Amino acid sequence: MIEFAGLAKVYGAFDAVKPLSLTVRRGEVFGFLGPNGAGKTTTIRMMMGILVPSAGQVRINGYDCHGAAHEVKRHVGYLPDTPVFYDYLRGREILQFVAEMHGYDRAEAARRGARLLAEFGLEEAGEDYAVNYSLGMKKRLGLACALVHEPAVLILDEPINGLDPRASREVQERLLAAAAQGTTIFVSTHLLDMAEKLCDRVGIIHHGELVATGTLDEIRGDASAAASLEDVFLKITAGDDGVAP
Ligand SMILES: Nc1ncnc2c1ncn2[C@@H]1O[C@H](COP(=O)(O)OP(=O)(O)OP(=O)(O)O)[C@@H](O)[C@H]1O
Repeated sequence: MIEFAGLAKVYGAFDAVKPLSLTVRRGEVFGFLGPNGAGKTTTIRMMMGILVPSAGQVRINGYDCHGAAHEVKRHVGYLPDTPVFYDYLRGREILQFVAEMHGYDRAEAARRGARLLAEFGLEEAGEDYAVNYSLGMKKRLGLACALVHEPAVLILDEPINGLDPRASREVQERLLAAAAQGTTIFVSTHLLDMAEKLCDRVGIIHHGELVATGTLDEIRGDASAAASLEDVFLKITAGDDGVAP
């Protein structure tokens, strides 16, 4: 379970994230939607203990993401918006390293790494340096790293942004499989198609403020009976980049 209680981030006089209160239930797939600059990455970085909140807090499975960041990482798998890997490690070695950081011994880390390389179609690339991977391969490797300790909660920042349709579908299918196993997923995106396919509930963040929350039907219903999620999104975030409903 993820509990936001007045979580906020200010940069000088600029409110990057306005006090955010929200509960994501265990086993739920929650889509955090918003246009560029809305505050999605800032929120996720506070969830991962990378950024210090200006006010409020967020707790995952009861642990404060700032005060107990180490404990939170045991429960959470995190895919950053742009996964960065050590240039001088091969795909297989990166998974081995991440698994050992989670406390598995060498043999178990190797087993988990090999299984995930196969699961993510990276078996043949396992001995290549990750710096040479395509964006799609990097995202898949990043997701494999996030899953290596079988976390109860996945936090994913734009997991399919920039992927081609095949890679995008593969990642979404893997996420659906994780959700079917009961993993709680908090996923940020501005790709509404993915939100419609994956999410039980969504929240729309705009200029740092959570302006709508609910199931897709509830969100559509708020706007008008025939509205698509895209219609609602464009209506709520109208005025950005000249976009209007
Ligand atoms: N260190 C910083 N100092 C000042 N402003 C910042 C800083 N980091 C982020 N911001 C601003 O905070 C706002 C929210 O940024 P954030 O990266 O969270 O947006 P986002 O929703 O993830 O957008 P995108 O989809 O483009 O990644 C943006 O206006 C950004 O310019």
